[in-house]
Parts: sequence; C-alpha cells; structure tokens
Amino acid sequence: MSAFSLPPFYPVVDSAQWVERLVPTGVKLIQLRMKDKPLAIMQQQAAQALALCQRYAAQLVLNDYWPIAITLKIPFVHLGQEDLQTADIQALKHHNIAIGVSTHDHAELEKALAISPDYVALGPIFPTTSKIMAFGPQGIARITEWKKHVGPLPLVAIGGIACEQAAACLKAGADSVAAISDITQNPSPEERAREWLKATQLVDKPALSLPPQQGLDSRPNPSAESSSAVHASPEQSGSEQSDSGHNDSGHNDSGHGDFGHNDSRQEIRSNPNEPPNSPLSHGAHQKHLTP
Ligand SMILES: Cc1ncc(COP(=O)(O)OP(=O)(O)O)c(N)n1
Ligand SMILES: Cc1nc(C(=O)O)sc1CCOP(=O)(O)O
Ligand SMILES: [Mg+2]
Repeated sequence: MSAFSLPPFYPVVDSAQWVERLVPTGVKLIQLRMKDKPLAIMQQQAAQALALCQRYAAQLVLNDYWPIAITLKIPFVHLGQEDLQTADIQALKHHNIAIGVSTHDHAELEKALAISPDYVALGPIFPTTSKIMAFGPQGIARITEWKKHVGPLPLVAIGGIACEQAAACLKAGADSVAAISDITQNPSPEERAREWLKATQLVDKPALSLPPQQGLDSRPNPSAESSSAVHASPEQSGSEQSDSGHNDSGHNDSGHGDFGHNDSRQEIRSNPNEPPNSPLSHGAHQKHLTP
C-alpha cells in the first residue's frame, strides 16, 4: 500500500474533449469515465486524453478499462467493486499502475483495502443524477468515519458534490473531491473548474483525532505521520453541509488530529522507496507548497 498525495479537485469526464477543455484551467487530476463505447473508440479517447494530460502535467485516471491502461501505459485506473472481481490487480501493480477503488459500505471498504489500493472513493455523498446508485447518500459525517478507517490512504469523496460543498468534504477528511455534473452541466465549465480549483486549493483542514484502528485494517494513525495544514482565506473555505444520508454506522468526527493538506504538484516524492514513475507524490511526509 502506498500513500500518495492526491490533488484536492478531481473532475470526472466522459471524453477526451472534456479533458482538452479542463486541463488548461489547471486541473491536475482527471478521470476519463466512458461507458458503453466500442473498445477502439475507448482506446483512441484514452490515448488522446493521456497525451493532453502529459502536455499539461496532469494525472489521468482511466475508469474501468484497466487493460487499456496497461497497453497505453496510463499510470492510474479507477475500479469499482465489480471491476475488482475481474481486474488483474497483480498485473496492474507489476506495471506500476496506481489503483483507486469505489466503496459504499463497510464490506466494500474491506474488499477495497484487501488489494492495497492507492486511494479509496466514498460515495455518493449527496444524491447524484449522474449514476443510478444502489446506495443512498452517505452524508458528510461518513467521510470522517471513512478517513478514520483508512488513515493515511487518500480518500476521495464523490457523488452530488457541488463546488460550494467541496471545502466541507475536505474538512471532514476527504483528500480529494470528485465531481461530474457540477462541472459538465455548468453553463461555463472552464470557469466552474477554476472555481473548484480555488475552493479546494487552500482549505484549512481542522485537526481530527484518529483513534487506534479497529476492525477494518491496522494502518498507522495518520495524525502521527502527516504534517501541518495550510490556511485558507475565508472566501476559500466553502460552507458546511450537514449529513443528510443513511449510513450503516453512525460514529462521527470526535476529536482532533491532522490529515495535513495535499498539494497538487506531481512527482514530489518524499519517500525514496517510491518508484520514480509513481503517479503521484507520497503523502506521509508531504510538503506544503504554495500555488
Ligand atoms: C472517483 C470515483 N469514485 C467512484 C467511481 C465509481 O466507480 P464504479 O463504482 O466502478 O462505477 P462506474 O464509474 O464505473 O460507473 C468513479 N468512477 N470514480
Ligand atoms: C460515478 C459515480 N460514482 C459514485 C459512487 O458513489 O461511487 S457517484 C458517481 C456520480 C458522480 O457524479 P456527480 O458529481 O454528477 O454526482
Ligand atoms: Mg467501474
């Protein structure tokens, strides 16, 4: 298991054309999520998206199509729980391809952690119109609960999140916030992406105390590993959003520790053991850089 530092804004789009529109705004992490497309089109779009991301020093994450990631040397994939059943995890790791995994309940989190992923995603935080979900909204408090379980492993929040709610998700313990419709359905997607970048860049994350790990895994408490948070100006912190969803367990943020802040630069490795072509910087002793 590695602990990368993820950029705090993570748009998810369904074409290379969207990548072309968004990466020039400064987006540093972007997912290509195309559904039900012929393999040849998928491969062509993925290659185009990869070239764009390389040009703009952004990380491309390819959803679902892990064999294409191996073929095209895309260094990051996102896998759902169903994908986990068929994906060749060893092959991905052998090719040094980082893996993000979706989770929606504790059983899924356990399955995700079993493959030592590079991030886990929790969703849907709020009701979403972009995907038919078998799970109800998790709510903000669930982010804190997940972070307590995953420790230093990066946590992505996704599902129904608008720019104005991004800071609350980060403060609750998410390391990155993913979104589709708030960007792609906006009348000015590039402008909206810039708003997201500003809203997520310098969020002052409150300290959260992470009690000794129980149950799901036994990773060290990140409060012992991560360093200080950076400070946001008032206009950069979004409004707090209360928990609105159903959860299968109820504990909430109960204290004070520190997740630290994830910067959005690439290739800032602080762990010399991390391979040179690791997709993202290591988070355990990450640096805090001004933009
Ligand atoms: C960042 C992020 N989180 C969750 C998902 C959903 O993945 P999955 O459950 O496999 O569903 P599909 O996206 O494949 O429909 C995601 N893509 N990205
Ligand atoms: C693709 C996806 N996965 C989710 C999960 O919970 O796993 S929610 C989701 C849709 C996210 O889109 P929007 O930002 O428009 O709500
Ligand atoms: Mg999937």
